[in-house]
Amino acid sequence: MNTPTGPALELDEVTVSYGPAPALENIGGVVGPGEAVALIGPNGAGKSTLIKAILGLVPLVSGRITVLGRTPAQARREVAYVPQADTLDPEFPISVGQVVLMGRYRRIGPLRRPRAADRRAAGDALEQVGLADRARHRFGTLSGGQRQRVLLARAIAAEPGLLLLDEPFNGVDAVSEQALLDAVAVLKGQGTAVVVSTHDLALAHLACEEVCLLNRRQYGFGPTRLTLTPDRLRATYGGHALELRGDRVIVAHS
Ligand SMILES: Nc1ncnc2c1ncn2[C@@H]1O[C@H](COP(=O)(O)OP(=O)(O)OP(=O)(O)O)[C@@H](O)[C@H]1O
Repeated sequence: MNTPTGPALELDEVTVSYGPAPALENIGGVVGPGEAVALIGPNGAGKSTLIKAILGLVPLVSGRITVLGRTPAQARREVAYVPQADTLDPEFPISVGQVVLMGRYRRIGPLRRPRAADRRAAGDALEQVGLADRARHRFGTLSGGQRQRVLLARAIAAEPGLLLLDEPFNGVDAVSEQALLDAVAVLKGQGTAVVVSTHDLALAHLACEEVCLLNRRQYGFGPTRLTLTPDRLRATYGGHALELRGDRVIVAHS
């Protein structure tokens, strides 16, 4: 990975529309190398839309997104994306090792064969998520949480400057959750910036320096402790119920 000198991600008054009404309006914030930001908001808030916009998959109506100093399209090779595990077909006949090796394809280039260094990077990534012994297993035979870890290993193997995670802890057990958190911490230590969309506010407290509160528009973007307040969360979730543990909001029901 080329260590970026400037911000990993800059959102400048980002507005996205699928129809007459915007799905996201005037979203702004900065994420530095090695930092993580949690995108928090109810169903339909626009979290996945923002991730797609950062990937350059949906056009902006106005505003600008800068990824590692470039446009999303220019930076695409440096960005890894881990989709929600349940969006993948578990019947797909491919081994765990092959899934992880796919993370190297953008570096290998079209029609070239993986080299020893690529296989080593894939093996190391699988080890980082605690599944080195599963390399030859069929991807579809793993549990949902393990599949999510394999997809994270694929992203790690890509050595990204920016990692995008869409609801990584949905349906994931405590062991897989810890393995995911550990792997994300290692990536951050290597300078990778992380954007994670989540309903899990404990995750935001544990793993993210910053949060972005979204519900079509932005209800806060800043340091987690200062931004993830009950008042702001209530505003973001339209006054819906919040569960508090100590001074921390653990669940916001949408
Ligand atoms: N391809 C699309 N075409 C039209 N509308 C869309 C499209 N994708 C999303 N939307 C709409 O944009 C809004 C934001 O959706 P998005 O999936 O980004 O929300 P989200 O915060 O990720 O929700 P969830 O937590 O349920 O995954 C919703 O109203 C949704 O219906």
